[in-house]
Amino acid sequence: KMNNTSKRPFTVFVEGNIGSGKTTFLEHFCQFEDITLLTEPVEAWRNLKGWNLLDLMYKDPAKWAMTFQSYVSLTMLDMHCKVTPTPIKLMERSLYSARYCFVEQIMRNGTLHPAQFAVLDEWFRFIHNHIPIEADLIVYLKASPAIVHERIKQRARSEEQCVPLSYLESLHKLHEDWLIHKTLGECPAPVLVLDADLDLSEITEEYKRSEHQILRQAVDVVMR
Ligand SMILES: Cc1cc2cn([C@H]3C[C@H](O)[C@@H](CO)O3)c(=O)nc2[nH]1
Repeated sequence: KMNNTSKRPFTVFVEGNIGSGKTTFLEHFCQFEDITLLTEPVEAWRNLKGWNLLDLMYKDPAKWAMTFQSYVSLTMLDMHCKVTPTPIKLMERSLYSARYCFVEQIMRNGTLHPAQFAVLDEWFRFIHNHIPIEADLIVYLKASPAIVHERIKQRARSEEQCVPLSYLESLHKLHEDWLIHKTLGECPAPVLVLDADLDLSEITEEYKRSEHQILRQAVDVVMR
């Protein structure tokens, strides 16, 4: 057990396309007492005072994408601000992927009006400049669009069944530009890339690799 004398925990963003296996990856770390897991609050997005914003967004993106992304960003900020009792904090996605992957995507494909994009961008800039949302490591679950498209069908989350391969391809490219090519926005921490095309049986080795990286780096940071 590591005692966390420094204020901020060793913070890891787990990033990747829809269906890349983030939730499964995070579940692997349930076993560690030194790690707090913050998974994406999809259930909150599916039921805000009775409104399923996720479904509204997928059914009528032009009308609901702004509202949905605005609420997603609030729930992400809540996760960034959560004080955790453990020396390590793993978050599923972040305000960075909100801005550079999802909001960027719907601005580029014309779903968001430029004025709506400008408002979401101003919120991101203000938060980024005034509220600590740092990370020490990004674990990028890199997956092929065709593979995640298949998984989304198998997972059968009802709201996502209409997501076309083209949407997943452009989302993949934005993740690559942000995390690998570093040509899009700010990449806030070193990136550990995992091969998320591997299926469940094979991916345990990849988890083990990330586990050592996370725990070793966390020990360095926490013990500093
Ligand atoms: C930060 C962020 C997460 C996120 C998820 N989503 C969608 C993709 C999936 O269908 C579902 C759960 O991740 O929500 C989105 O449209 N915009 C998002 N922005």
